[in-house]
Amino acid sequence: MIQTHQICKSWQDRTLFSKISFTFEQGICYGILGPNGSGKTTLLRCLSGELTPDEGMVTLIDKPILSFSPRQRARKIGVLSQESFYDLPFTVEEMVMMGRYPYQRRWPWDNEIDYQSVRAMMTELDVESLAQMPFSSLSGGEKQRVLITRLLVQEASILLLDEPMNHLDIQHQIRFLELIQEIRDQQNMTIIIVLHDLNIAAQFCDRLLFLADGKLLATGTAEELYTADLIKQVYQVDPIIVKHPTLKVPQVFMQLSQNR
Ligand SMILES: Nc1ncnc2c1ncn2[C@@H]1O[C@H](COP(=O)(O)OP(=O)(O)OP(=O)(O)O)[C@@H](O)[C@H]1O
Repeated sequence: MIQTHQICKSWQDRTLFSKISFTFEQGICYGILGPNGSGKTTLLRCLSGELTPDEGMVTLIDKPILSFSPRQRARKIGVLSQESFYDLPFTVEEMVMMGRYPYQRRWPWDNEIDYQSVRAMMTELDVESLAQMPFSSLSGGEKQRVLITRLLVQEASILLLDEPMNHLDIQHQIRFLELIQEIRDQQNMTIIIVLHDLNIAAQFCDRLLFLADGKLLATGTAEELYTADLIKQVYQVDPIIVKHPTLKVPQVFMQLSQNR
């Protein structure tokens, strides 16, 4: 369980969000939604302990997040950030092996359990054929799949995912979402995922949080939140909201202005 207690964060003179109190329960998948610049990534970075709120506190299992060492945090919280596209001189396999760092204490660093975990997850994410290639030579989508593989071998019980499907084609988007869902169900993981796609969020997440206007504007299920009024308030657009033909969750469509 990870909790925010009245957290506030500003950047330069602008308040990104203030007084956010929320409990992220174990085993639930949360989607964080909101317009560009509303503070979604900043909230995620506060949850991981990478940023400290200006006011308030984040706790993990009722203890301040910063009371955990980086290695302890990494065993509990896995992060896939948007800024992971650095070009370090490592092979794909070496990049994935870095995900095992929280479990490696003495030389030789990598043991058979680490290799088994790395190989199994590379097969699952369809990156085993890239194993010996330099990470820097991959396409954007391939890099993203390698970084997702690295995240999953970390075996954290809370995943913080910042727009994880950027760069993925639709086949790999669906494989990724199904894999995360399967692992979540097996391991009772908490998933907190920043998304721009309201339709994927409605299908994938149990609960949604809308960040807008410097606050946590609304929380609930897609059924509760996807109203024309709220979508217009958050994004200043007039949506068309329908039910998904088979899943029956609300889906949001946009239409371009006809007056062009
Ligand atoms: N460390 C930082 N350096 C530069 N700008 C920052 C920093 N932290 C926050 N900001 C600013 O805070 C605002 C919110 O950024 P953040 O990335 O949290 O928003 P977001 O909701 O994730 O946006 P997007 O949907 O565009 O990814 C932006 O205007 C950003 O420029």
